[in-house]
Parts: sequence; C-alpha cells; structure tokens
Amino acid sequence: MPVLMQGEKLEGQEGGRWEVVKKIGEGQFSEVYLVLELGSQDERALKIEKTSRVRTVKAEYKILQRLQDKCRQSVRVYECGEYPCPGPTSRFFMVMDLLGCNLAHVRRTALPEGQADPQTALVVGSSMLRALEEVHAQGFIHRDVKPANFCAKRGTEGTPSKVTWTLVDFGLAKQYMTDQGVLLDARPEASFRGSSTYASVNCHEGQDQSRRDDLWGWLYCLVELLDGTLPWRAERDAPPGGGTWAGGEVAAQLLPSPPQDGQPGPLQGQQQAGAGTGALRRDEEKEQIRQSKLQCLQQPQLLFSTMPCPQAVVEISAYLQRLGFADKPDYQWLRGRLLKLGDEGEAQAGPPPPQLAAEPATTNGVGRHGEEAVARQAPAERGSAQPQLGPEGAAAAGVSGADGASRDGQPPVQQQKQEEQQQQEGVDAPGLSKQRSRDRDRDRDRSKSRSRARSRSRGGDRERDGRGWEDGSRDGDRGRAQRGGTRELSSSRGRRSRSRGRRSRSRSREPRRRSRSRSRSRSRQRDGGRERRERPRDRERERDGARASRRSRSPERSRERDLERPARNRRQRFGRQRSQEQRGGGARSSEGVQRRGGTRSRSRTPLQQRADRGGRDRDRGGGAGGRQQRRREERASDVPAASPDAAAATGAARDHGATPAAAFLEHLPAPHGIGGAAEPALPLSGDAAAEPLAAAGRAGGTAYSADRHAQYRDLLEYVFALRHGALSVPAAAACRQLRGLEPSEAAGVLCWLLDELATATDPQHLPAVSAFCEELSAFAAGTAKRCLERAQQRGQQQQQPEPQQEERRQQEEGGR
Ligand SMILES: Nc1ncnc2c1ncn2[C@@H]1O[C@H](COP(=O)(O)OP(=O)(O)OP(=O)(O)O)[C@@H](O)[C@H]1O
Repeated sequence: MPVLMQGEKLEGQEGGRWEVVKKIGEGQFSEVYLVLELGSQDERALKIEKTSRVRTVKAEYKILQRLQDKCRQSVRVYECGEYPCPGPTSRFFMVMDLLGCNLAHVRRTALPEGQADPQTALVVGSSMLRALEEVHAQGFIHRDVKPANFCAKRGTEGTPSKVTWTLVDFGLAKQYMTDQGVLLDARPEASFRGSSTYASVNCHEGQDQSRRDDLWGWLYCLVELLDGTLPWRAERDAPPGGGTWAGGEVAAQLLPSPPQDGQPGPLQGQQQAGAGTGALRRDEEKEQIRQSKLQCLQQPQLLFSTMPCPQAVVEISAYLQRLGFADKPDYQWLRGRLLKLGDEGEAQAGPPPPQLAAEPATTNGVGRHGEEAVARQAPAERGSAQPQLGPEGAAAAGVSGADGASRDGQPPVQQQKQEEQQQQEGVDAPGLSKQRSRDRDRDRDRSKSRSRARSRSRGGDRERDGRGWEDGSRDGDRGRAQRGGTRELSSSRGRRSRSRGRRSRSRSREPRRRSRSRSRSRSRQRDGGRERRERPRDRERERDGARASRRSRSPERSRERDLERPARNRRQRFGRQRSQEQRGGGARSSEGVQRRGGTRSRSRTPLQQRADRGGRDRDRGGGAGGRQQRRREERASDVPAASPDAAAATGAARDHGATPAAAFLEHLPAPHGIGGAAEPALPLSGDAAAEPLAAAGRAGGTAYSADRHAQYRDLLEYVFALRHGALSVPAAAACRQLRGLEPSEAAGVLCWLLDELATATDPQHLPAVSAFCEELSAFAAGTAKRCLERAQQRGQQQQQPEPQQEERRQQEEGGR
C-alpha cells in the first residue's frame, strides 16, 4: 500500500499545502510523490518516510537546507512536515524541487544495453562529479553514491538546455568537516554505510568514510555507464543456489530501535523469520563483491567486460587508491581525466595532481586529525600513502608507475608484452607473482579481521542494499514485495535478473558488438586471464559466453554477409556502369553523373531527391544559398511558426555553446513523465516500429529484412533517449548507427526519422526539433557529399591514363 493516496492533501509546518498527484519514486525507506502546491499549482516532489521506525527525512531536510544556497546543483527544499498516520506515530515528509528520472532508470531504459558512448559518459560523469564536489565543499560526504541517487535536472534561465545530474537522498550523509573547516577525526572502525555495489573497498573493510569513498562510488557509476555493468553485478543479480535475497534482513538491521508502534511491523517479522541465514548470505555476497573490487584495484581493466578499459579509468583508479582519509581530492584533475574519455579531451587533461607525483603527499592520511593510525594500518592495502599497486602492480594495471616510471626501466608496453607471454606460458611475471602472494596473504589477514569486526558490529549496522531498489523503483511488484513485508526479492525477480543477464549476453551478439567482443577477448587474454579464471563465477560466465557465442555464430555470420552484400553490389554496379560508359565512349564528367542520376531517379529516396533538387539549384546558380533557401521554404511550409519563447530558448542554448541536439532536449516532455505511470508508450521501439520501417525501406527502394530490424531498433532506442531528454546526445552519434546500412536504405530511414521527430512532437517544440533534424540531415548530407567526392576522385584517377594512351597511340601512328 502506498503511504499516500491520489488527491490527498498535506500541510507543512509553515503552512504550505500540497495535493498528491501520483507516486514517482521509491527507495527502501521512503516514497516520493508528485504533488501540486495548492494555490500556485506549482509541481513539487514530496518525500515521505515509509515507516515511522527509520527516520531519515528530517535529518535529510536539514542537510539539504544547508546545501541549497551554496550548491548550484543541489535540490531546493521548501518545507518539512509531519503526516499523521493511523497509530501513535507519524511520518515525516519534505517538499522539494521536482526532478527528472534517476540515472539508473535512464541507463536501463533509454540506453542500448545500458551503455553510454564515451562522450555522453563524459558529460554525465562531469556533472555528477561537480555535484559531489559542491557537497564536499560544504563539509558533507554523501556515503550512498549510486546512479539511483542522481536525478536529471533542467538548466535554469542562463543555461536552459543544460541537463545536470542532481544528488538526492542525503539520508546517510555525514559531516566530515566542522563549519570552521576543521576535519573531523577518522573513527578507528565504522559500520558499513552505503550500497554494496558502489561502496569503496575501504567501506567494505570497516574504515571510516571520507571524500575519496564518495569518489569511488562515482567511479563505479561511471564504469557501469560505460560498460553497461560492473564485474560484481553477477554476484548481486544471481543469488547463489537460486534462493532469494534477504532484503528484509538488510532493512531490519537498519532499524535503530525497537518499534515504537508497539506492534511487530513487517520488517520486524522478517527479521525474526530468518535473520541468521539472510545475514550470512549477505555477508558472503558482500565478501565476494569485496574480493572482486580488490582484484579490480590490482587490474582496473577487469572492471570492463564489454569494451577495453579506458586509460582515464585506470588513472583515476590509481589516483583514488592513493588518496588518504583526509586528502582533498583534486576534482579539476579528475575532470581533466574525464575529458580524455571524449575524443578531443586529451590535450586539456593537464599534469597529474600532487597525489600522483612520485613522493606521497605529506598530508596523505597523516596528520593533525588523527588519521595517522588509520593510514598506518595498512597503507599498501588502503592505497593511501603508497600506491596500492606498487610499481609492479601499476605496470600490470597498465599505469606506467605512479610517476611514469616503469619496472626494470622498460617501457610499460614492453613489460606488458613480456607478462602476456609469461602468462601464456603459464609463468607469472616475477614482480607479479610476488605481488600476488603478498596480496593473497593480505587478503587472508583482512578477511579474518573483518569477520571479527562483523561479529562485533552485527545488529547495530545500518547499511543499505544497493541492489534491488537502486533505480528508486517504480516497479509495482517490487514495491508490493517490500510493503507486503516479505522485503525479499522474490525468486521471480531473481529469474528476471538472470534472464536479463542472458538477454544482455545474447544482445552482445549483435553486429555492432562484434568488434567490442573481439577486443574484449583480446583484452581478457592480455589482462591476466589467470586471475579472472580463478573466480568460479567468472568461469561460469565464460562458459555461458562460449555457449552463447556458439549459438550465435551462424546468425552472426549471415548478418555479416548481409552487411557486406550491399557494398559488394555497389562495387559491381559501379564497375558495370563504368564499363558501359567506356564502351559507349560517352563523356564521363558531370554529364555522366547526371545521366546516372537520371537512370536511377525512379528509385530515388526523398532525401536523394532533395539532394537532386539542391544540385539543380546549384546549376541554376543558387548554390548552397539556394539549397538553404529551399530548405527554409520547405520548413516554413510544413512547420508552424515558432513560438517566440521556444525560439529564444533555442537561441539561448546556441549562445551557450549547446548543440541543436541539446537545445532539443530543452523542449522535451515534463521530466516526471519519464519512467512514471504516465510514461508514454514507446512508439518507436520493438515490433511496433516494424511497419513504418518496412515502409521506409520500401521508400528507399530496398526490401526490409528482419535482420535489419535489430539495427533500426538500436537507432530508435537512441532517438527515444533523446526525445525523453535522458541524455545530451549529439545527432552525429545517432547517425553513426546508420552506418553499415545500404545508403538508399539509410536515407529512407533517416527521412522517416525526421518526419517522425517532426510530427510526433508538440508544436511548441518544433523549432528545436527542426534544429535537431537539420543537424541530422546536415550530417547525412555531409556524408553523402564526401562519398560523392570520393567516387568522383576514383573516377578521375581511372580516367587519367587515357590521355597518355591517346598520346602513345598518336606517337605510334606518327612513327608508322
Ligand atoms: N526531488 C525528486 N524529484 C523527482 N524524483 C525524485 C526526487 N527525489 C527522489 N526521487 C526519486 O525517488 C527515488 C527514491 O528516492 P530516495 O533515494 O531519496 O529514497 P530513499 O528511500 O532514501 O532511497 P534509498 O533506498 O536509496 O535509500 C529516487 O531514486 C528518485 O528516482
């Protein structure tokens, strides 16, 4: 049962009144509703506690109140209040700005295979980093950094088109620095706080958290965004032995005190029912995750399974390992590394920050705040004063030592090759074997001390489980399961997760994944497949993967052949035409081109016809100006006049360096519609798209084949993401998906896409949509132009020998 009903009215402590519209989000401890402020009718979000026994909202409200004026990316809170519930207790609620959907939801629903391209990851990652930096600057750490806790937020007046990612859920946030700027001492031991999927190794090991731990969470979010998953996801998604997850116990442990209602609540019942086994399983699972994370500290490449690990991630991981408890992270440097993810960012990345220099920074975990003891516990383990990897480890991880130096003075690539060879021969690299045995000893010691610490702290731990509800579930089943008191992820969810896993594996067989999977297998071989194989779950995964690839082999090959066919046909056609021209001895210049165009005009697609018209304009002396004029006229005829506001917004977006695609985002549907109950049906995806696509294919003069459908679907999902304002995706990236299609087919799809975009959107959005379409067609026209130029160049090269032949013939005749 939801806590609030539609139409219900709530009153704040300062007299504000709100009416509930619908539920838009849910976490483990609270529900979030869309509400209307009575009077002004402004839309807001209202967060209310689910149970009176876990009270986080009031504390969260106070933190947000302190942050809102100082942090640009913070969510604004309006009022806090008490909702009278049946029974002796009430629940707290707070009213805040309404934000868009969270990143976990966007990733799963709007991104193909949950993966963003590096450009997108760069934009999203920077925004997340800035949000964290702002919070840290105010003396707080969040301690529950995960994609579900970043919500999309539109830009304000100055930057209307900008989508930023706002940090929500400060229920676990903690002050690490006093208002006077004095760092608080690290506690020698701390209980686990956060979500185990995104928690840092420090946190797993019972260390007090600081800024660096938020950044680990951020890095894991980034990796997941890029790769579509995390290596320890499998452990989370598939419970060992096919049992159910003990989410109930997790929540039950969080209960700070016995229930005040006097009745055993659902959570308490759950706790009594099976606390022992649940806690055990949870500990096992967390231990597996910790082990996985430890391996990834050694070899950041292991973080990635569907693509090669970007160097930026390797460097950030090495940097975070060196940060001490009290160290202030160098956010600017981190942003610089992020830029490397994008194509042109390399040059701006800048020199390494002090923490990456050869000598450890003097404040590294040591000093006036009592961190010395913590830092000394196991510097190599914690990676604070010394890099955790050490020179050998760093080299193994693909980092050329902390300061660029490499083992044995060899360049890192050479070392890597040597190690590869040794691994292939079944021999560990000398440095590596030492390092590994050290690591094994260290891990053994640590797990012993951890289990001691666990047995001490069990019961009082307040942790959060980041698995099940990380997307702030709007999933009715999940919500019911929690509310109904089982709080366990049902086995059907387990099945769903597993089948999702299978689906994602099978999706990875699609053609556009081929190169990635090739490089993945290469990088697996290179990156110490040995360690990976040591993990039983990996062995299973590998077996599954092998089975999947066996199954997929034949369709993949046939798809490959399909892809090659159009190019082959084109080559043959071009060859035939050339020989006909040679036989006919006709002019091969522009006249020839025109003639070819003429013979083909029956099957010209609308886009090609438009290009032809452009050509005629040029012949008539109109040139590019004529083409633009025609385009303007076309637009004017079928696009209603722009509303001044929308046009101004688009203009403003351009002024701020935003692309038209970004401007397009500005005019998307209300953010709360995304993923919520009122989410519009996805008209473009799946089988529903088959008919319009077939029509587009016919218009393009090619038969629409089922094989093509998968390719179109990717593109359409991409457009869907765009349309829902999920991400700032350049149109060129969407167009890239068109590559591999036969040009006429691609043109057909593109035309259909443009029409679809233009007609299915609200009229007031049209100026932005048309700008986006223009970007798309400019991209396509540019590509077409380049193709034409290349074809002409080839034609000219083939014509060149002819005058020489003619000369030779004349010479021969003269000689005779
Ligand atoms: N201001 C907001 N506007 C729109 N949606 C929001 C807002 N705040 C939160 N949400 C949505 O509600 C979900 C749950 O909110 P939140 O994380 O604060 O709840 P919680 O119970 O503290 O969650 P957790 O289980 O992670 O502790 C979020 O993931 C987000 O999708």
